[in-house]
Amino acid sequence: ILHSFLPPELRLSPDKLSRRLFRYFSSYCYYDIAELDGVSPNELYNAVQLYLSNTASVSATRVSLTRPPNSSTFTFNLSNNDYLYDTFNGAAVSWEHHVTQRQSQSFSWRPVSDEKRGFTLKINKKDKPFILPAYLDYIMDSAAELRRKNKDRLLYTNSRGGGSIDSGGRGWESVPFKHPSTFETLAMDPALKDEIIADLREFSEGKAFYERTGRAWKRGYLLHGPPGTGKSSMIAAMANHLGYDIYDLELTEVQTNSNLRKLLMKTTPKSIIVIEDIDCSLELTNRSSGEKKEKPPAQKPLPSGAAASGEEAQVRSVTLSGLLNFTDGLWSCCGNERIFVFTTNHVERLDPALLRSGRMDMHIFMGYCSFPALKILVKNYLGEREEEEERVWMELEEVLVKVEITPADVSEVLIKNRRRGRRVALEELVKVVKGRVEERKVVDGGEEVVEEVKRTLESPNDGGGGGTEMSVDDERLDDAKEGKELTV
Ligand SMILES: Nc1ncnc2c1ncn2[C@@H]1O[C@H](COP(=O)(O)OP(=O)(O)OP(=O)(O)O)[C@@H](O)[C@H]1O
Repeated sequence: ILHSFLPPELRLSPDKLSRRLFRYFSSYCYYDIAELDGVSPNELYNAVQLYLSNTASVSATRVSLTRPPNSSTFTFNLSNNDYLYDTFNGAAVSWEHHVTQRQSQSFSWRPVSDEKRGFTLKINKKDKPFILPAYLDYIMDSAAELRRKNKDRLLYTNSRGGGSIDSGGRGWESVPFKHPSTFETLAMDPALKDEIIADLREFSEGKAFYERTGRAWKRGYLLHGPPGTGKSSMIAAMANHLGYDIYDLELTEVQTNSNLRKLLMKTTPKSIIVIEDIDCSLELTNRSSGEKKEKPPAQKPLPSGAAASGEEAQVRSVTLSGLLNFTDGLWSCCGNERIFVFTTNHVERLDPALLRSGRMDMHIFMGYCSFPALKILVKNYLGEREEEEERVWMELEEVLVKVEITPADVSEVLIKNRRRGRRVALEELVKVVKGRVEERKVVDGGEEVVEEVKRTLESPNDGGGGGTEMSVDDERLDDAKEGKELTV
């Protein structure tokens, strides 16, 4: 009635007034928890959603059920504008999930959904002092625990392989992550493995420590070693052990330092941010070694609209300092409990700035297959050791020290032969390892010949030293080392 009498500019006032009066006399208080806090995801919203969809004490008459692709569990969510009821410390509370259409689409680097989502928590005013903020802390902790227990972790990627990520690789696309690698199946030195597990445990339980010492709650691991020694398997084992999600950052898809920062801002806590083969992604060669710098890999062109625009025009590619800021700068602390993992096959090529402690807290060398590692692989693929295998194990232990063979190579031999029976598979393994020893002898022999030829060529010739035209170029010497033909 008021609306029909009042001019438009005064219409809102009675509305506001009536709402204020309602709130004043109501025996409840209301807390709105929006999905987005400005443009960043609101951690509390995600925690509430997870908590409500997995908590048995919650009751409702109508919920929507979903099962994500490749997942083995159902989750239920509140249907739009419906209620869920919960109790905490004897107090009853209700949750409403509301979804409204966004009014205007202001410009944002984030692909903003058309819908605006949020939860409203309704609490009796008299209960408020007893349950807040303890109830919200409880929800955050429960959600964290659920994430940890939940086997369906997510792998986020900014690579545009799927094609649906926003231009410039500035967003993350998620897929369910189900990698079977665990610390139990990981073949490596048991002492180092225990050290890593202890370090991870200390980190994940270290909230109080990081708060007390004023340090950002993050940790960096550098995994280095030859290809096929288990660096990727180690990352999967870490994620499975801690129950964290993985963000697989493809640096060549990121065009500017500011895009890199935006990607960081969109990661969630309790996650591992991985940059694989860091030496191949950026120009990160060792500045102090005087090595010739490699050309950085071509980065993807900027989206046409961004070509001349201010910020992006100034900074056109991800630089070492951009990466250091990513892991170490103030922005990297906007969110807790994150682990950075870099991998490389060539640690000597990395800039010392990237390696210094505080940035990469632990350098883990994933080496060739040792005897203890081999025992784990055999157990993984062929089962427990049997008694009458003493001879073959002794033989393996003896030859393994003479050769460099990766766990990936050992795995391949075992996989190939496991159907032929355990005994045959082990004998095949001995054969392959012995074969490598022989190959090595040939290579070592070749190297000796090469050295001899070099010495002969370098020695002064009939007193003058300059009369001979003969030369062996380095490329051919390399060929010779690899056992190829040597031509002088
Ligand atoms: N240490 C290991 N323990 C168990 N399995 C391993 C190990 N190393 C390698 N493997 C096996 O070899 C395969 C390849 O290993 P992985 O991709 O983890 O090696 P990587 O060091 O990351 O290699 P790259 O440097 O080429 O990426 C794995 O799928 C796994 O089956």
